[in-house]
Amino acid sequence: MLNIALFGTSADPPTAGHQAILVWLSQHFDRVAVWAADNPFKSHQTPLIHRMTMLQLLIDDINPPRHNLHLYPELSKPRTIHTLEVAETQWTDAVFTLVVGSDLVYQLPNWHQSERLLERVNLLVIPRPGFVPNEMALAELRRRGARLAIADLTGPDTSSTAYREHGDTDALTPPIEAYIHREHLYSCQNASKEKQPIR
Ligand SMILES: Nc1ncnc2c1ncn2[C@@H]1O[C@H](COP(=O)(O)OP(=O)(O)OP(=O)(O)O)[C@@H](O)[C@H]1O
Ligand SMILES: O=C(O)c1ccc[n+]([C@@H]2O[C@H](COP(=O)([O-])O)[C@@H](O)[C@H]2O)c1
Repeated sequence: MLNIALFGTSADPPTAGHQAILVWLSQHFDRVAVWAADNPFKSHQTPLIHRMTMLQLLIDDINPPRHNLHLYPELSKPRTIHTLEVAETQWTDAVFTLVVGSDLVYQLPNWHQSERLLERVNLLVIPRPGFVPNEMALAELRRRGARLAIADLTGPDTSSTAYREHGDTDALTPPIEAYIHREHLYSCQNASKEKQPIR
């Protein structure tokens, strides 16, 4: 049986935090399947094609390359239960682990068919600075059938919002920053340019 980590992200834009998680997952699973998706709870996202391209750039930038880590555009579904259905037809002899950051622990019970989803995957929670997984929220997930583990990795203190809303380029890796500039994505890139001293 293959142990496959399933990691979906809005990737709006993908950050150094996503990259650190991907590296860690590649060291702990036989295969890591990654995709960018439209999140049904979020609006005004950058076109998916750009988010998918940036996610591929983020993966390509990992050194040394991880041969068990790939982007699977066919897994891109707004609802993760539908992603799982595709994964189950693609890999018939696999155990799936859904990977989420600790900020999503509270939201997961509201996902589409969450109990059906939690029945069919293991759940791995990555602690995120500022989002200590609360025992009550974890207990609620277990009550709904989750087989849950907490990763011994804490994601870096970065987020896509920190870039989108505050132009925090520390959240980005250089290839993603270059892509954003080239494609004229995100209004904050103009704000961060305006902060440059005039020569
Ligand atoms: N720094 C991080 N540490 C731990 N988990 C993270 C981190 N960044 C993202 N994640 C997790 O990765 C998945 C995809 O995250 P997402 O693409 O929404 O990034 P985000 O930074 O939370 O974006 P946004 O700020 O737009 O909400 C989610 O499960 C999220 O919890
Ligand atoms: O299945 C759902 O109902 C559902 C609700 C919200 C988010 N998701 C998925 O969760 C993943 C992470 O989303 P995000 O925006 O936190 O990166 C992404 O693959 C989304 O499609 C899934």
